[in-house]
Amino acid sequence: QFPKEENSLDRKVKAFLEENANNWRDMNVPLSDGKILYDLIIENKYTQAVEIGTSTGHSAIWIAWALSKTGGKLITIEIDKERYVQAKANFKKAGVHKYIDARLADAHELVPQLPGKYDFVFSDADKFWYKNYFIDMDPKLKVGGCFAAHNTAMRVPGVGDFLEYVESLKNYETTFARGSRSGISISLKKADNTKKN
Ligand SMILES: C[S@@+](CC[C@H](N)C(=O)[O-])C[C@H]1O[C@@H](n2cnc3c(N)ncnc32)[C@H](O)[C@@H]1O
Repeated sequence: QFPKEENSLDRKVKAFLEENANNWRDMNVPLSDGKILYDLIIENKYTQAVEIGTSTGHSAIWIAWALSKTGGKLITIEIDKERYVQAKANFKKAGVHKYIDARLADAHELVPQLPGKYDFVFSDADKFWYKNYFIDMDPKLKVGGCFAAHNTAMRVPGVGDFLEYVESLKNYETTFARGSRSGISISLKKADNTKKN
């Protein structure tokens, strides 16, 4: 399940994740989904990542761990102060804090203001806003980058609209990660907006 350890950071992150494997209580992704995100970043050599919905930091730790290998950095956004504080403490304990810029903010406001460009987005906050997050991130997403969204297997308001929208776009190819019970959609940007052509 865990990536091969190559250095002292790997040992530190792995030890933290193993020790806390059963302690995630704040809507965090399961460990197997964390590994899916890790692999996605490593395989595509992504370096400029944004996460919407930090909670206490499980997925961010996996993402940052991968970015420690690709030479990248993550901006992660959380609206709840307690979870944000806990996440920051977890990033330190796991040893990945220097790869993470954690923001306490309402993503509805911050996402449109992000300066861009990015090549990896993980959307895991309020599902009813997924389509809006996508529309706001699209111009900031590089060709070759991807917008991944969590819980796409959930029948909750917003997820269906989001999927219908991304699947209708000709310049994106949307697939679903194999092995995720919650569902992770992966929308790969193949070209810039083709509407004008
Ligand atoms: C499913 S949890 C994220 C789990 C996290 N990705 C992990 O695996 O550890 C969703 C989080 O999004 C946050 N959230 C909801 N609406 C938000 C908003 N408008 N802006 C920022 N964060 C938001 C919630 O407070 C919650 O902590």
